[in-house]
Amino acid sequence: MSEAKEQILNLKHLKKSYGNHQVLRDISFNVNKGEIVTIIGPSGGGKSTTLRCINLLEEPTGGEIDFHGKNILAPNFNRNIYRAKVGMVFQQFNLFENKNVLENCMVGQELVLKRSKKGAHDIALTNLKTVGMGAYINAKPQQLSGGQQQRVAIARTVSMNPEVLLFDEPTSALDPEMVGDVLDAMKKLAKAGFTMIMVTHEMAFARDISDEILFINDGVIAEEGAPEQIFNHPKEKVTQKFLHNFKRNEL
Ligand SMILES: Nc1ncnc2c1ncn2[C@@H]1O[C@H](COP(=O)(O)OP(=O)(O)OP(=O)(O)O)[C@@H](O)[C@H]1O
Repeated sequence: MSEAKEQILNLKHLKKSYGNHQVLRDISFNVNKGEIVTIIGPSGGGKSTTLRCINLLEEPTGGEIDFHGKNILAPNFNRNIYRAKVGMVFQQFNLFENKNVLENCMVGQELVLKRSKKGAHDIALTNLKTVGMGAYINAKPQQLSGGQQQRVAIARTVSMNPEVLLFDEPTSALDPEMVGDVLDAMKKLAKAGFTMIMVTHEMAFARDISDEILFINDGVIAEEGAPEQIFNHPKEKVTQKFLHNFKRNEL
């Protein structure tokens, strides 16, 4: 008998417009605990906007986002509690330049979660070790490579104890030789059971770790399915064309 899956997020007919420009036309999908959902698709299709609506950096203009069955867009929903449960890693690392690696991973825990210095320190150290940055705790961001800074940013986000991790093209700003270490860190988190939604152009990686692939084009999910199906047997013409361009050099 298969175990019942715990649903964490459920997007229902999500819409987002900027003025007359409807960027998200109808996005519906759900994410269960421990699942890795990857969003792929052509530039401008609405991938980042979908993530930014999920963590409320953007206000959706229609539809519903349920978190554990409750609509986060409802007027009486406590958004601050929700925001603390959704961690996001951006393309840019945005570390505090005047703080060292360890402090970067502690400050949010102390200020927002009210953890003690000792508690925040221990959690930060554990997560920095997970992403392979345990030997750099006293370094300042400017002493680190982009890939190292991004791994610190990941450890910082994880240290906030989120229920869902969002990654918006976390390797796009990196030199190619830095990408592997960041992907390895993400893979470790996936293996540790984190629930993750990521936007990436790293197709081989997406195929390797995802449970579900969403192909977003022109504000809708044009195709979705298991990696094997999407990458090896895409049904839609738009998906086929998009993946064909990657296949030549990546897959
Ligand atoms: N703040 C904004 N104001 C107006 N238009 C916006 C804003 N943010 C995004 N857009 C537009 O929304 C569309 C979708 O953008 P989005 O960044 O979600 O695409 P994407 O699929 O993530 O693309 P890419 O792979 O290039 O990052 C684009 O046409 C973009 O110009």
